[in-house]
Amino acid sequence: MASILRPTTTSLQKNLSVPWLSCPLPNSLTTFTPTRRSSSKCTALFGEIPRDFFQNALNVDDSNPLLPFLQYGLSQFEQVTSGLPENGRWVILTATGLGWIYLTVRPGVLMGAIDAYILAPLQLGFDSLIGRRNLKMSDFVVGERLGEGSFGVVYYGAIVPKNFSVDERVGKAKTRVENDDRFKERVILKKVKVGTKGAEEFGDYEEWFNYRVSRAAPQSCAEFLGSFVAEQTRLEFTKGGKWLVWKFEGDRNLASYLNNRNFPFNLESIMFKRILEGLDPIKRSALIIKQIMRQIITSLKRIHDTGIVHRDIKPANLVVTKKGQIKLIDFGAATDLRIGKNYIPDSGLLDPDYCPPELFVLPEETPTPPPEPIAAIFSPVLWQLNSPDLFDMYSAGIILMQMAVPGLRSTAALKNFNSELKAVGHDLNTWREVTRSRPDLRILDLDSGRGWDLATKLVSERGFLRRGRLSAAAALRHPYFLLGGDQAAAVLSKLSLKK
Ligand SMILES: Nc1ncnc2c1ncn2[C@@H]1O[C@H](COP(=O)(O)OP(=O)(O)OP(=O)(O)O)[C@@H](O)[C@H]1O
Repeated sequence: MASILRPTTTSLQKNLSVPWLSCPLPNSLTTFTPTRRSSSKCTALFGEIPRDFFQNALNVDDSNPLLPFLQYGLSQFEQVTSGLPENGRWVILTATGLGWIYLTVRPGVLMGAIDAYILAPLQLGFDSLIGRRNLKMSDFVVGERLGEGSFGVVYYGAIVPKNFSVDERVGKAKTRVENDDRFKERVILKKVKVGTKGAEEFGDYEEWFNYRVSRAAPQSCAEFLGSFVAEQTRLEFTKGGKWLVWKFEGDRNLASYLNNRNFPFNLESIMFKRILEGLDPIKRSALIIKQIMRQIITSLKRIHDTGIVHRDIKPANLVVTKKGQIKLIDFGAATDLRIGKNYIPDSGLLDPDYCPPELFVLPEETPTPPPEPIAAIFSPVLWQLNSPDLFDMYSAGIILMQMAVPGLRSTAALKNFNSELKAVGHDLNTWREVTRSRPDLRILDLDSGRGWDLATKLVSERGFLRRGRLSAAAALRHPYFLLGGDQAAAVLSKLSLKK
């Protein structure tokens, strides 16, 4: 409320200097005082109520991309309703406000429409201009195989340098791109399996989601370079087979760091660019783990804000970049609940070690989604009733437990933990009392047990109305993250790098 009454220059005023939005500011916006407001009758709607009242009421902060639309809407509204009686204005204003809330509440129908009808075509046009949508198999060399999932095989690779001869490119054997200085631009290539049931569809979804997240949360995911279809069968290529390509983001994922005996210290200088001196090992570990969790949950918040649930959050799907950023990968199982994309009611593609007890993002009885625009209209209701984002938050909680409790880091220990958890109804406090594994919980118990409290609020059954687990936004407001020394250390590391 205080900010409504404050007679300061608001961000709205600053933004009104944008030419296409410019409209005269009522005097009351700059000379407004509580006394004037309480004594004057509201005869000219925007003459008496400062515009940041609407900005606050509708929860549109300065960084919100919808702010210009709100500003424009308000100025248009003033013009259109200038001849109407006061009551009529209020009715129209209330209806418009409710409509606005509906369109902007999660998962964001309005932003979804802007994304689908404006941003996606723009991205397509831009990518086509710079040649990203015309990738060919001859643009890449394929190196060592990195891993294999149910629907795809992942390889190291590189973009073929301009001066590279065709003979070399079509070489007799696989090139070791990892250690070859000629290849400056390294990539990750995923070959969608040919002839495996469901693989083609899976590849199409993964491609769609990568374009979608590259618009919605580019900082949080590996940079997607596009796809191509192999024109001939040669080496790893099979004619007609689809390949997806990403920028190479880093040598290792969180799982490989976690499996190392030196975890979390093996990430210390990557995350903070230095050793955190003057702290005992438990406090150092706690700061590193907190910084990792902060990044994971911030990325989850970004994708959840746009209606996407990843559904396969686990250490192997978190790549650690050289700069210490943690990026989400593998969107093949993701679902976009704004439009019902990749949502099949009774199907879950899950890793049992990280999957929440409810197994599905939405109740099984939720029907197959209708066509996309209709699904979008119903999505706010579906989201508010079911909080599907809490699915990923459970997985994040399991990752926190694994990082903070050394005894839970191995696959066998994690399986045992999961079966113990199941036996106690996924209640971490009960697990702590009954487990025979004698877990070392010192990291979580620091600072009056803030870490433990956060873990209990992530690793839990869903409660009343399918809530009861913290969302990403709520988790970031949890005391565990407030006044986080990890942030101070991260900022210091950036400052010292800039020197
Ligand atoms: N952009 C990238 N940069 C660096 N490494 C990557 C990148 N993308 C994937 N990787 C590495 O490749 C591994 C496999 O990738 P991904 O999970 O997408 O494949 P997958 O076939 O779906 O595997 P799975 O089904 O086992 O999850 C990751 O664990 C990661 O280590």
